[in-house]
Amino acid sequence: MNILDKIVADKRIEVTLRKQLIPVSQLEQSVLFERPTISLASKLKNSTTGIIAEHKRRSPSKSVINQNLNVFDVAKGYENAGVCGMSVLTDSKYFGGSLDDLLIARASCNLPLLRKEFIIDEYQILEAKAYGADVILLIAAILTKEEIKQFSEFAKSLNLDVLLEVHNEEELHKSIMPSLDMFGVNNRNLKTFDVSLDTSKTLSQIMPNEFVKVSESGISSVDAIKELQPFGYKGFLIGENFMKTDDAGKSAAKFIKDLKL
Ligand SMILES: O=P(O)(O)OC[C@@H](O)[C@@H](O)c1c[nH]c2ccccc12
Repeated sequence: MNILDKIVADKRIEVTLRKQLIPVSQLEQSVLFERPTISLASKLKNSTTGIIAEHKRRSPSKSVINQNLNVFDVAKGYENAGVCGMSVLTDSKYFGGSLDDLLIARASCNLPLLRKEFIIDEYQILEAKAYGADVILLIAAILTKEEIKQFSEFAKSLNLDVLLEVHNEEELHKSIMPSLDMFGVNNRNLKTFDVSLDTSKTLSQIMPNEFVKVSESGISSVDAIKELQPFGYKGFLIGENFMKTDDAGKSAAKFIKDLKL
């Protein structure tokens, strides 16, 4: 079994248990459920930098990245740096994140927040909303076409933006539908962890222009962004490059300053 299959198998068990602990009616009573959401897609469209900065403590590919930062400082730091949005990993077993991280990020900044999660059930979309997210991620590699349609339409009905992530042509073809806002290309193969920016370049050619294009993972230099911009990318999702430093916000600020030069 590859790592992605393992993550999804664990996630199914986790979601079954969570549903028993906190019923949907309780999620819907969260004060955050009434909060007007902020569109990441529109922010990216109007930005010249397009940085989406991630909070990520560890990952299956790198094990520990940084356990010493706190979400409050990271969120404030990213906001002060001028990023367009923040991504918060909420998977605990493989990434060391939690829904509490999302809640703390929500309380710390006014950025559009992406719930970075392996979504396999509508219940997780309700959780995203109840804990203050503005955007959800859907990963084509773990969903059928019907699920992508069902989950994206459900997210839209809650006023959440949808970022659909693909890694190859087949995933891209099955995913094109009007209920998505952004198309993300993951430069990292989630099954093997190989990283190549060429994935973004190749897939950009067959990606319909009505969606905001986001390049994800393995971006560690301003040059990489300059290389990707001509392929139509407006958003750049960066985690490790900021999180591996002592001050994620400060490194994001320096990065954005260099990008604007
Ligand atoms: O730390 P990086 O290489 O900058 O990558 C960030 C982000 O793209 C990555 O965390 C990611 C992209 N898609 C995912 C899906 C699940 C978990 C994690 C991810």
